[in-house]
Amino acid sequence: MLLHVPGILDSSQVARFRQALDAADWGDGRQTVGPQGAEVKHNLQLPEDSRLRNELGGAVLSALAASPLYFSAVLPARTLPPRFNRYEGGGQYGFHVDGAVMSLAVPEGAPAVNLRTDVSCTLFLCEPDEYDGGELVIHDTYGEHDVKLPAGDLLVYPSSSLHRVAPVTRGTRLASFFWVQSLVRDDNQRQTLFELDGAIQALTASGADRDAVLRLTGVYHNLLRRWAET
Ligand SMILES: O=C(O)CCC(=O)C(=O)O
Ligand SMILES: [Fe+2]
Repeated sequence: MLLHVPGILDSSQVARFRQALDAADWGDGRQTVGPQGAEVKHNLQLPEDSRLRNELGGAVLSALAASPLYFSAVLPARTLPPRFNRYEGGGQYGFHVDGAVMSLAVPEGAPAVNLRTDVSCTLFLCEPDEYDGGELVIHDTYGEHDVKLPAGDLLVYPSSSLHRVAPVTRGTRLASFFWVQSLVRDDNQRQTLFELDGAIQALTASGADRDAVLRLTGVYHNLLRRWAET
């Protein structure tokens, strides 16, 4: 499922992010991919251990925690600390599939913690008219989707999808991106729960029969109980 979640950051938060990112030291994006990805990845990223990355990444996680729509769609179990990228001067990231398993940073000597990537997220930090190109192009079973969202908006897409970022031929494209292990691994099951939750919310808001809504809520939780891995 591809989902547009508007307004994860408001305009003042976007302005704060942009000011900090404009003044930041950037590194080569190839530092965080394997040899296959390195062949097609041409962009800049905040270094993994950068203080700014941790600070802004924390602000992204807090903003996500305040979004019921994000929670309902993603059902997050574990989230990799957000990263930040920058494309300009023809920079692009060719077609790739995100790695299936990633490691969370742990203190030295502590056991490794791995995360299965079920859901990929891009949080757009520039307005679409500030740059040419830079569409996030995603292949799924319904074909190809070109996505370019307003600053502060998030795109949620399956980590299993083939995707790329088109060359940025004018201006600069800034984004935050991160991966999530969901409580529900299967994209179709997650989407079913999302649609059911949306319908329950709509029925509740319309003052529908309480007993029927209660029974549907039971169905939601019983499906989640069957499908969730904790
Ligand atoms: O910048 C983006 O929108 C996505 C980046 C991406 O696909 C990746 O880093 O794996
Ligand atoms: Fe990717």
